[in-house]
Amino acid sequence: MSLLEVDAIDAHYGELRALHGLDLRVEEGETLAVVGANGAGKSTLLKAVAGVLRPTAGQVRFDGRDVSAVPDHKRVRLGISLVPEGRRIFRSLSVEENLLVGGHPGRPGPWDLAAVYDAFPLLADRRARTGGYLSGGEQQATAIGRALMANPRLLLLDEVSLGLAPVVVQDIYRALPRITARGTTVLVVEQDLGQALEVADRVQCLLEGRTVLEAPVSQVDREQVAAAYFGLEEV
Ligand SMILES: Nc1ncnc2c1ncn2[C@@H]1O[C@H](COP(=O)(O)OP(=O)(O)OP(=O)(O)O)[C@@H](O)[C@H]1O
Repeated sequence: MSLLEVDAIDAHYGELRALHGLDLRVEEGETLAVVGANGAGKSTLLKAVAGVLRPTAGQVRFDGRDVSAVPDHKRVRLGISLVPEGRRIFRSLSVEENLLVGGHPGRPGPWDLAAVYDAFPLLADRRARTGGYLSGGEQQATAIGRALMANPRLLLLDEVSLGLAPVVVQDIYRALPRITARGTTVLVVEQDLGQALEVADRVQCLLEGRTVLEAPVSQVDREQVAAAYFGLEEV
């Protein structure tokens, strides 16, 4: 049994069908990267897993349990935490206050303030700084740290690189091995192919709401993934 099993989900926005019978598996301990161009359905998929959006068909199972009808705040308590696109932190709270909000109400597990500062040393120096005065990278690290404070078994990261300078993106992704080392499984959605292939064990590529490629990163090269990404050939 996989930690996360997504079976044949459809998602709609009104008449628009954003996901077409999509399947996905995430094994405990692995990092899966879901890649795809703008509008491929990546964020919709993450929202369906987090419970922010209700699929119109199919099933989401977490740790063997059908969570399709479980609302998002209850999924957090089961161990699914989403870092949404756009780094939505509390701008009037300090870094540390933001983190503490994430830890309430707490699930038991390896994540606490010290563990987050260990994963993101840049936050330790900024712990008293107000959210609104942080750089984009610091805000992103705070958003991820806040999600970790809930002690997720599965951390969902949506486009953490969006709008950040490459060097800052590298800083953020450098924390990923420290996150998985504590036993947290990661599902990352990423438009930046290079970054995704660098951090993930497995990659799943979406095109117009369907999977066009799924493979261990060690068994594909960048050109194959890029071809699938742009829909250039049948893979
Ligand atoms: N709130 C919404 N209302 C209507 N259509 C939406 C909404 N959100 C997404 N869509 C549409 O659903 C499809 C999938 O969008 P989604 O955001 O999941 O793609 P994505 O792969 O995450 O792309 P991006 O990288 O641009 O976020 C697109 O056609 C998009 O325009």
